[in-house]
Amino acid sequence: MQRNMSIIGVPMDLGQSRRGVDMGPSAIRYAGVIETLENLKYNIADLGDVAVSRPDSKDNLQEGNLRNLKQVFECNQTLAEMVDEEIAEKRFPLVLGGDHSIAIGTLAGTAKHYENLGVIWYDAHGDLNSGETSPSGNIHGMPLAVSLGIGHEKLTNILDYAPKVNPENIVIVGARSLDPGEKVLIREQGVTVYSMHEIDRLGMPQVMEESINYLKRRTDGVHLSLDLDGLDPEEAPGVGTPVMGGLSYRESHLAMEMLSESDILTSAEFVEVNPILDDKNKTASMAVGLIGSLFGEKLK
Ligand SMILES: NC(=[NH2+])NCCC[C@H](N)C(=O)O
Ligand SMILES: [Mn+2]
Ligand SMILES: [Mn+2]
Repeated sequence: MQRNMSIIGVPMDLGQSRRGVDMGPSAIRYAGVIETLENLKYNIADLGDVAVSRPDSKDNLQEGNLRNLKQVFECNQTLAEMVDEEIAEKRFPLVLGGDHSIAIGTLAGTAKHYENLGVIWYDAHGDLNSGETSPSGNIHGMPLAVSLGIGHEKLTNILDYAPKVNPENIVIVGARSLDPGEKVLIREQGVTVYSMHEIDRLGMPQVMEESINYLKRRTDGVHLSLDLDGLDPEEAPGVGTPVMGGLSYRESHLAMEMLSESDILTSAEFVEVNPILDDKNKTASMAVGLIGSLFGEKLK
């Protein structure tokens, strides 16, 4: 793995309706992310936070059932340009959210650099909605669809190309809350999903082994997009859209360790930490623990 790493904070909370996830990057920094990575001998450049503009009004559903479209677009445009530049300079981008709408910008900046980018989407949700299928109008429920070229053109066309990702290069891990439109898309497009059902049946070791081997065969780079709500809310309470019956702390560490050993990752993001809903920064600390395992921390 690339030893030079750039950290980009994205204090975005406009892709959903609960405030507080904009404080995620600070909470993850306070929990010691830089120190953890420096101890693992990475050269870290903390690029600070991307600017996020304020919403126009409180309930801001804009054209096509999209909340805060303009602000979410602008922030993702900037993020995409930054990620693009870091990868061009051979630095590993580690993006800290913020709500999951920021994956739109991360993927736009990343996918440019690969013929066949793979994506591991570690999440309770599929985030495969569009304005038409979304029950909420929240753009954080849409980024994976946007990366497939499905959704508002302003979002799908960031950095002037679409789609960003081939659906067959996507593996979702931890899903347990999928909307009807998302299930249709998964079937039609051939997205691989390890829902909690498969994880319970096969166990995390097999799920990760299969995912890693599958992506290794067909991709030339892999992005990890980890939504903390993939974990069980008993263990990671500081998230805006908790869903019970999630992945444990231990399963998640194992997944990160297996990814680390496989050495397939070329970029990563950790999203949806909401300090207001958290319990003494527990969820942010969990994110830092997972980041440690992902980048090579060993128990012995
Ligand atoms: N990144 C997330 N936490 N997404 C939650 C999405 C929830 C729901 N599927 C929606 O579209 O509104
Ligand atoms: Mn989620
Ligand atoms: Mn998500």
